[in-house]
Amino acid sequence: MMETRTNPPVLEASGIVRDYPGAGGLFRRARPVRALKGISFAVEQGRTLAVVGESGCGKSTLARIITLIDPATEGTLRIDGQPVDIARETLSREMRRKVQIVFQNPYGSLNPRQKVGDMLMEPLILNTADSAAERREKAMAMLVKVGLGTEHFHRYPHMFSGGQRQRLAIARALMVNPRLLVLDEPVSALDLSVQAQVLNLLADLQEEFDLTYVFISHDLSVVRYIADEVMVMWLGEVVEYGSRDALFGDPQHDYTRTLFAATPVTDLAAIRARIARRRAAGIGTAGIGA
Ligand SMILES: Nc1ncnc2c1ncn2[C@@H]1O[C@H](COP(=O)(O)OP(=O)(O)OP(=O)(O)O)[C@@H](O)[C@H]1O
Repeated sequence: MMETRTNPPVLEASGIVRDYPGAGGLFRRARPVRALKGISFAVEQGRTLAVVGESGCGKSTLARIITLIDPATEGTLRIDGQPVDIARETLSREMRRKVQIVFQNPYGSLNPRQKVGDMLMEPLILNTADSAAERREKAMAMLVKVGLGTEHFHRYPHMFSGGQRQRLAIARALMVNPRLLVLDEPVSALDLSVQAQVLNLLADLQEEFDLTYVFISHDLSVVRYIADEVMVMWLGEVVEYGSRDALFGDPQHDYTRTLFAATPVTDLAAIRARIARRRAAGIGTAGIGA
């Protein structure tokens, strides 16, 4: 009988610890703050892992480690099966290209003095041997992919609405064909109707490019809508980790139950079903102006 082999997960974290130097006092030795206490998880290609927890649980710290901005104090991180925790200084451009991040605040993360087209083409100069014409063509195509238009190429970020700016941030992240997108509260700053449109766009792009998402959010309605798996964090530890349906249907841990009880969860399943029907009928869901 032939053995069935599965691909390694796109992202695999094992025993991730992160210490920050503590603030000592006059008579006290500074003790480090352990922001992550040994976190392990894996995300397969094309899947979305949501990371939830209250402020201070370590979500942003984890995001910075996954996106190779900060090193872990201990533990192993693998991207496409390759360990990235050793010899971090020599991390290849190729490894960095594979993981891109979209932040919560599209106002803060876009350079106000850079035209949209230049912003999109910039990563191609660093990461590819594309000609100027090819870069321009790819940037134009990406604008259309994220539900904007080629006429936006020469505009500045301030000329866009909040939802459109987040579409721009997503477009920029996708220019270098990443494997993994870390989305750090990507819709928290947006109005509810615009949130749904950006989430639909993310779902469409995930399907089209077979992208893997780590979606950081404190909003359980959004998590229920977008996640395949959910990891609940509390004070630097994972207290619950499983499929979305299991977690929302039957939360096991006291902290998860408290979190759910404290937050009203809007059932976005109806919208999800509508998207599925539109997809089945061959109607796109991304090009809704936000
Ligand atoms: N640069 C730092 N120096 C010292 N301690 C830090 C630093 N960054 C984070 N911490 C501490 O690490 C813990 C986790 O912080 P982190 O920002 O990762 O949490 P979070 O869940 O993302 O919270 P928030 O949603 O408020 O950003 C907190 O106790 C925080 O005070």
